[in-house]
Amino acid sequence: MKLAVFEAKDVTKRYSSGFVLQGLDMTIMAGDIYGFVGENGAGKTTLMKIIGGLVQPTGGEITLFGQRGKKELRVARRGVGFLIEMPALYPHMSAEENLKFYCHVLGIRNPQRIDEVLQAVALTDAGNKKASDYSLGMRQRLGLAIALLGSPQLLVLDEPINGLDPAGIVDMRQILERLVKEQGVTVLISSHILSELQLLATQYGFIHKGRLLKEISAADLLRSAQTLLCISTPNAESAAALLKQRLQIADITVNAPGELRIPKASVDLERLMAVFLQEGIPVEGFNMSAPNLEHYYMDLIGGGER
Ligand SMILES: Nc1ncnc2c1ncn2[C@@H]1O[C@H](COP(=O)(O)OP(=O)(O)OP(=O)(O)O)[C@@H](O)[C@H]1O
Repeated sequence: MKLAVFEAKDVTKRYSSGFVLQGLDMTIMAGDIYGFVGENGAGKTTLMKIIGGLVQPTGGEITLFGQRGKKELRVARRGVGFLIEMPALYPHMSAEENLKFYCHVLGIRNPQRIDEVLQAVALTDAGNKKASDYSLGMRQRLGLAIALLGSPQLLVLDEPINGLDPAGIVDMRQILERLVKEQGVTVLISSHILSELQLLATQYGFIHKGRLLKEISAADLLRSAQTLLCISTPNAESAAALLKQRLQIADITVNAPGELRIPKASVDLERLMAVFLQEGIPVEGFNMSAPNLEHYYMDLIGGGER
């Protein structure tokens, strides 16, 4: 049976400027890669900082590895590795020296650990290189190595692929997949790159304006998301209004300027084409989009209304 690694119950965070988290409930099960999805300012980093004890919630309760008291949480946090924002690195020192420094800070006495984490993030060959000579992708991997030093059971990663080039993104994905598979690590990861998150996550939590709207497994998301017809037409707004009226379907949306989206299941394709021809609506492009995370998310938060 899977165990909950982290639980949030009715968690609230309020600053003088207002609520950042409002009655948030969330559960991360062992072995999952939990994709944390939400708009800028939704509250993702705040929740991650609450897990790390860097921010105190105004209300509610969190449980980490089954522990919930203040003292117990402090001990439980030793089982969590964090990569929140850019890791603080000494640029003139090598990766190994940076790791040595963090071993000292964290009280890790096993010198083997440095080689192990460098290997885990595929930096063994660059261990002697100065951090200032690292690419952004390498710096993020070194940040991940630091987060791994304490052999965590849970990794909390705040936008670890932000700003990375395509190769850097693939490297990070493969490293995380290996950590989960070979070391049984559970991962909480936020990212705005939904197409990439979809390749990685086994579970999702959608946060919007400080509230957790939904948690769903990757498999259930794919089952419940719809196949969409995406049609490019110059005057999408008026075409949508016309099609709604003619076909009696409410569920036609303008996804982007010049693009209509229609759930495939809601329309007879032949009839749809006939209406396009009869009304003289120009079609500049047509494709069928498989169910995906981005569409699911946009539907969940109500299309463009953010
Ligand atoms: N110390 C603080 N004092 C006041 N407001 C804060 C503080 N820290 C964060 N906030 C506000 O809380 C809200 C949520 O911020 P948070 O960083 O958690 O969002 P996020 O979902 O991680 O966004 P992003 O995707 O942009 O990183 C924002 O409106 C932010 O301005």
